[in-house]
Formats: sequence, structure tokens, C-alpha cells
Amino acid sequence: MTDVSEQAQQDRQAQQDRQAQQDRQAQQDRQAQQAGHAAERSGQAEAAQDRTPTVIVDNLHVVYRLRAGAGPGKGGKGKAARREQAAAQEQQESAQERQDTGRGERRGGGRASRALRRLTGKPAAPDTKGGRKVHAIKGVSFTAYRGEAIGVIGSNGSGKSTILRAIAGLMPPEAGRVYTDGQPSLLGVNAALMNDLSGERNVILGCLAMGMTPQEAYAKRAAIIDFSGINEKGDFSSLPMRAYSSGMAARLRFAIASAKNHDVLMIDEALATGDRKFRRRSEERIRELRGEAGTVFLVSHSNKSIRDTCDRVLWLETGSLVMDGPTEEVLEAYEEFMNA
Ligand SMILES: Nc1ncnc2c1ncn2[C@@H]1O[C@H](COP(=O)(O)OP(=O)(O)OP(=O)(O)O)[C@@H](O)[C@H]1O
Repeated sequence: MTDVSEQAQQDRQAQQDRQAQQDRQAQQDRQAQQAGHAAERSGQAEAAQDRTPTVIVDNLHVVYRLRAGAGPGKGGKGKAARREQAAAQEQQESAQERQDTGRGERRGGGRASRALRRLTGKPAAPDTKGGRKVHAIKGVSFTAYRGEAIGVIGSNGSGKSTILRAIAGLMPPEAGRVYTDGQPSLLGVNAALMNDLSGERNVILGCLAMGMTPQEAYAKRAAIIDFSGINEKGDFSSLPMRAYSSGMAARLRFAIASAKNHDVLMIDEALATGDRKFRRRSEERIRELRGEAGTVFLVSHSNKSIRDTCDRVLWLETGSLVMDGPTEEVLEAYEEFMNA
């Protein structure tokens, strides 16, 4: 016979063992669940580490060169003499301009600056050797990966637009390199719209400019117009673009550009002019685009838009990279800096 107290002790021991086993199991489940949540939270940012780099910016410097002089010197000439000199210079420039037609930048400025000189009677300043320079990007380096949505933030003039233009190949580096996998598209450049054409025609042109076949362009037309919402208050898509508000034009531009999956899509404040409903829709589309294996860069002064769409943020100030990291971490530091 088994001693009752012994039996009771054995039962208690068995129960304690079962309890310990259950506790261990529960702890393991909790750990697995926490690991799962963490992986889910860091989501694409973590997955991106295993993915292909799409953009490598290596110690990039970008410099704008301003060719106009610093301003007229103080001479002892009278008004009449100055007017004469301005008129002679204007004649010279007009001749030069006729020769130069097609070149974007001219010594001494274009018609507006000549008209201003005519009114004030002031001659243009001589071209200072080498002109003035603005060092807009100063030694920035980072790597972007497939599937990332990267916010680009910074105060006015910090270099956000310039760095996107450099990645798009529109600004030559002064020093350093930009490597891209595939063709980067800067929203609003690849889908430049023409004011005299209707929205519908611009959709077709924009799609063709992005490399779609005419069949693809026509097949996508209705969906693009629908997404843009320009017909929500009437038949605007058949009106020339000059009849659109700036917000409507921005919506159509975004709708066209986002109709294609881009290797690298860069959006520079394009969402800022849309209303809240359209912004939500565009943010949703940005999430889809990055899900479709592209990399999205978003320049914005709206921290909310950045929070809602990006998992990583680059913070620029006076052309230098201040921080590159997870959205919340960088935004907190940036908000502190802006409120200081
Ligand atoms: N075409 C240009 N010619 C000369 N300097 C320029 C030109 N465009 C920009 N810059 C200068 O380059 C620097 C960076 O400008 P950029 O437009 O990239 O800043 P940003 O961060 O996009 O500014 P914002 O938030 O005001 O749009 C600024 O100092 C600006 O004055």
C-alpha cells in the first residue's frame, strides 16, 4: 500500500512539475510572440537589409554655380552715361542671345534683368571670375534598399530637393558618386504636364513618357483620372490643364507618376497641395508602390505624412546628413531641434 501522505506529496510534486512545464511553455510563447511583433514592426526596414541596394550615394557634393555678378560697383558716372552703357550692353546681349538661343543660362541674365536695368539705368555688373557658388550638398552618404520608403526632412534650404535631383541625374555631382539600380523617377519631371492640353491627353502623354505602350496608356487612362479625383466636381478631365487649380494639377501629376511601378520613385512635396482625402489615398498608393519592390523617397515638411508612409528618415541640415535612422527616432530628434 502506498502511504497516503506519500501519495499526496507525489501528487503535489506532479502538479508542481506540470505547473512549471506550463509556465515554461507560456514564457516561450510570449517570447515567440514578442519576437514576431518586433519583426512585424520593423517589417520592411529589417527585410530590406537582405535586399538589393537600389541607390548608393557615396560622399556626394553638389554645388550650384551662379554666373551673375555681385552687383554694380560704385562708379562716378552720371545717370545718362549709365543709361547709355546699359543700352549698349543690352544691344550686345540681344545679339549674343540670338546666337545662343536654346541655352538656358546667359551672362548678365535674360529679358527680365535687362528690363530692370533699363528702368533703373544701371549696367549689369561684370561677370566675377568663376561666379558665386552655393555648396548645397556636403559629403552625404547612404544606401537605400528595395522595398524601403525613405522620408527626407530638414529645414528650408537644407538640400532635400537638391539631393533628389542629384539622384535623378539632373544635378551633376561636384564630387562623390550616385549609383542607382534602374531608372529613378522624380515626380513631376518624368510626367511634365502641358497646360494647353486636356487632362486626358496629358495622362496619355505622361504614360508614354514613362515608357508605356500606347495600348497600356489608353488602358490605364480611366483608372488614372479616377484616382486623381479631378472629375469629382465635374468633367474636368476634358478641359485644358490651365483651367485646373494647383492642387488638381498636383493630383493628376501624382496619379500619372504612380500608375507605373518605379524602380526608384522620388516625390518632392507633391502631396502638399492635395486635400486631406487625396493625401490619404496617395499615402496608401506609396505603401503599395514600395510593396511592389520599388524604393520611394518622400520629401515633406509634414511629419505626419512621413510617419504614415516611411520606415526610415534622412535628416539634412545645410547640406549635411544629420541623422539616418528609423522614422520615430529621427523625427523625435528633428522635432526637438525645430522646437528649440
Ligand atoms: N537653382 C539654384 N541656384 C542656386 N542655388 C540654389 C538653387 N536651387 C537651390 N539652391 C540653394 O541650394 C540650397 C539647397 O536648396 P534646396 O532647394 O535643395 O533645399 P530644400 O531643403 O529642398 O528647401 P525647401 O524646404 O525650402 O524646399 C539652398 O541654399 C538654396 O538656396
